[in-house]
Amino acid sequence: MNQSATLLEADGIWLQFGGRKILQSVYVNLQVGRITGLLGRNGCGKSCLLRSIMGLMPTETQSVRANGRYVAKAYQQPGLIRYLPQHPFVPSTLTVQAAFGWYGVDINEIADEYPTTYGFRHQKIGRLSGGEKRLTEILLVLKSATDFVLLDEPFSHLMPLQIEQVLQTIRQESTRKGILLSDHLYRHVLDLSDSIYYLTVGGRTILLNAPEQDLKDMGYIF
Ligand SMILES: Nc1ncnc2c1ncn2[C@@H]1O[C@H](COP(=O)(O)OP(=O)(O)OP(=O)(O)O)[C@@H](O)[C@H]1O
Repeated sequence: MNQSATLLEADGIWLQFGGRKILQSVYVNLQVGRITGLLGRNGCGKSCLLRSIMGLMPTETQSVRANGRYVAKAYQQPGLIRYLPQHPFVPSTLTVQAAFGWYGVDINEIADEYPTTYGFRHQKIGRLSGGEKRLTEILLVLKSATDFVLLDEPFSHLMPLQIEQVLQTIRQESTRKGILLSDHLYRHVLDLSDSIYYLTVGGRTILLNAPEQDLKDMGYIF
């Protein structure tokens, strides 16, 4: 896809494993300029949903559309969408700088905001600590030239200062991207997001009207 998109919709997503229904007719939409939160209990299917949107999951049915145009395998269109999975994905033999090159991002872009990561630019990814690696991967995805970004638990492994910085970067990048953010640090998700989906056990998305109260009612928080 060459034209940039402003609306990404995923609907009719059905996924089951061995007869166990994980996602049932799920609908989500993302818009450039907005941050959309995704919350739900452990094991309810949030990561499966993100992988389904990317076209990485063997769903029974699904429709992903960019500005109304059907997208078969979103992962094949990095200019449309980038995805931060829960687990490390950058080959450990690459240097930080090479990883940025792989994602088409000029590493000098992060020199001022993230001097520590910049300082590691000649280091191999496999030599970084868990938090340093996570931060590198988050920046690769967030700084990419893409319309939409899916973030699966971006705050895991990060220390509080890094979380604050990443929150700021997510905010900045959301002015020109549509971002889906899923993380159990729900306060950050609530603070950042323009709208919140809750994925129920049983695999349906609910758009929350009064997020804090709704999350209590659904037993996600006290
Ligand atoms: N390839 C697979 N085969 C069988 N079951 C799977 C597979 N992948 C995921 N599951 C199951 O699907 C369910 C949803 O998993 P998923 O990782 O999407 O949950 P989640 O909402 O992201 O959970 P958490 O908040 O704990 O990260 C889980 O019960 C998981 O065990």
